[in-house]
Amino acid sequence: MNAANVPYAALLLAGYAVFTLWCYRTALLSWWQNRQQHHSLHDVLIGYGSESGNALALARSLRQQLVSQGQTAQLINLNKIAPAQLTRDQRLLIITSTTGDGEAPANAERFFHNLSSSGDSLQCEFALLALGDRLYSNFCAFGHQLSQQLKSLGARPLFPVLEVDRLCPQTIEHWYELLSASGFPVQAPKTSTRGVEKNEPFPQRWALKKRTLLNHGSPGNAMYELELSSPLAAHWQAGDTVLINIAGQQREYSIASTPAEDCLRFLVRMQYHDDGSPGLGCGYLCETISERDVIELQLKRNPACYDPAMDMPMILIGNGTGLAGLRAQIQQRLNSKQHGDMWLIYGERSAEHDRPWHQQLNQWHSNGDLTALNFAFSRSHAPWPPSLQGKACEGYVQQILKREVLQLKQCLAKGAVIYLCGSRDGMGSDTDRTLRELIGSDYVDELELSGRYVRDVY
Ligand SMILES: Cc1cc2nc3c(=O)[nH]c(=O)nc-3n(C[C@H](O)[C@H](O)[C@H](O)COP(=O)(O)O)c2cc1C
Repeated sequence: MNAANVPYAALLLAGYAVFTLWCYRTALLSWWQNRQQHHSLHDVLIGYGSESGNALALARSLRQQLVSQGQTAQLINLNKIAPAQLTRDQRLLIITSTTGDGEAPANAERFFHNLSSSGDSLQCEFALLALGDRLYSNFCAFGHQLSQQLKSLGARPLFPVLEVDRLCPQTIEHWYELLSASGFPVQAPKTSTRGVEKNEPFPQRWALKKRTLLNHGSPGNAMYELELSSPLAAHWQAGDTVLINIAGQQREYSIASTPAEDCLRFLVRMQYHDDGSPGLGCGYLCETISERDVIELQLKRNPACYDPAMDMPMILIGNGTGLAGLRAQIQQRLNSKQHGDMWLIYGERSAEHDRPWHQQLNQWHSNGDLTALNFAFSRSHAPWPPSLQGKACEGYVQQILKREVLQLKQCLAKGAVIYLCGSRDGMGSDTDRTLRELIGSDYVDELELSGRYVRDVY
C-alpha cells in the first residue's frame, strides 16, 4: 500500500469499528449493566467462622470499613455460603478461628464439608485470616485446611494465610495492610476496635486471698472459687478472662467478679489425667499454692463477650464453671443500676451439692435482680431441697429452653441478648442446636450477626 494512503485506511478502520459498536450498542449496554450490577451486588463477601465471637467481631469491623468506603460488602457465616456462589468472579474475605483440637467452629463446619464434596471449580479470589492460639498444638489448623481446600478447587489466594496468635494487634494491622495492597479501600484500625484491644502488660503479680470449695459432697470433681487481690488498681470488665502463668504455660479462666468488688474471682474445676495426677492449671491453683502466695497473671480483654446492650433483657445460660462468666455479667449490670431484666438458666449435676454461690443467687432472685431463675440438675430428681429458690428440673439447660419456649420468644421479642457460658461440647453445642430448633436457624444467625447471641464457650 502506498504510504500516503495509510491515514485513509486507518480512518476507514476506525469508522468501521465505531459503526460496529453502534450496531451492537444495545447488547453492549446490557452486558455492561449486568457486569456493573454483578460487581456491585457481590463486591465483597466476608465469611466468618467463629465459636466465641472474636472472628465475627473482626469481620464486622472490616465490613464497616468497606461499607464506609462505598463498597457493597456482605457479612455472612461461612455455613451460609454455597460453593456454587463461588464459581463466579467473586472476592471472598474469610476470618475464621480454630477450635477444639484443630477443628472448625460450628458455623464453618458445613461450608468445609460442602466444599470437600463439591466438584465445582471455583473462580473466586480469596484472602484468609486465621485466628488461633499458639498454646494449642494445632495452631490455626482449620484456617489452613480451609485455604488448602479452596485452592484445590481453583480459588486464587490474594496472599498467603495470615495466622493471628491470641488476637495479636500487630498481625491484625498487617492483615489490613495486605488487604489495602490488594486493592481493598481499608486502613488498619488505629483506635482499638472490638477484637483488637491491647491486653494489660504481662506478668502482673497478684496474691491468692482465699480459696473455697464450692461443691462439698458432689458426685463430680471439686469446684473451687479463687479470690485474688492486687496491690495495684486493675481494670477489667465482664467478659474478660485471666491468663495464669504456670511453669512456662498459660491457663485461661473467665473472670467472675467486677473491679468494684476489689478482688478478682474465678472458678476452677479439678481435672485428672489417666494416671490420677491433677491437670497442670487446676493442680497448681487448687493444690500446690497456698493463701497469700503470689501468682503471675495477665488480664485478657475479650471484647467479643462484652454486654452489647445493657438496657435490653439478658438471658444467661450456662453450666459448671461457666457460672463465673455469667456472674460477672449479672454483677456488672447490677453495678450500673439501669439495666434490662435478667433471666439465669444454669445446669449442674446434684441439687444437694452442686450449687455454687447459691446464697447470692437466692438473694438476687428474691430481691428481683434476677427476674427468673431456672436450674437443671442432671443427677437429681424432685423433691428439690427447700433452700433452692427459682424453678428446678431434672436434665439439662436445653430442656428448660424447650419447656419455657414462650418466655424465650417473649424475651427475644423485647430485644433480649442471649449470653452462653460454659462447656463447648455438650452444653454449648446442644444449646445452640436447641435454640435453632425452637426459634429457627436464620433467626439465631441474625441474633449472632447483630451481637445479640454471645458465646463464651471452652
Ligand atoms: C476450646 C478451645 C479450643 C481451641 N483450639 C484451638 C486450636 O486447636 N488451635 C488454635 O490455634 N487455637 C485454638 N483455640 C484458640 C481460638 O482459635 C482463639 O481463641 C480465637 O481467637 C477464637 O476466636 P472465635 O471467638 O472467633 O472463635 C481454641 C480456643 C478454645 C476456647
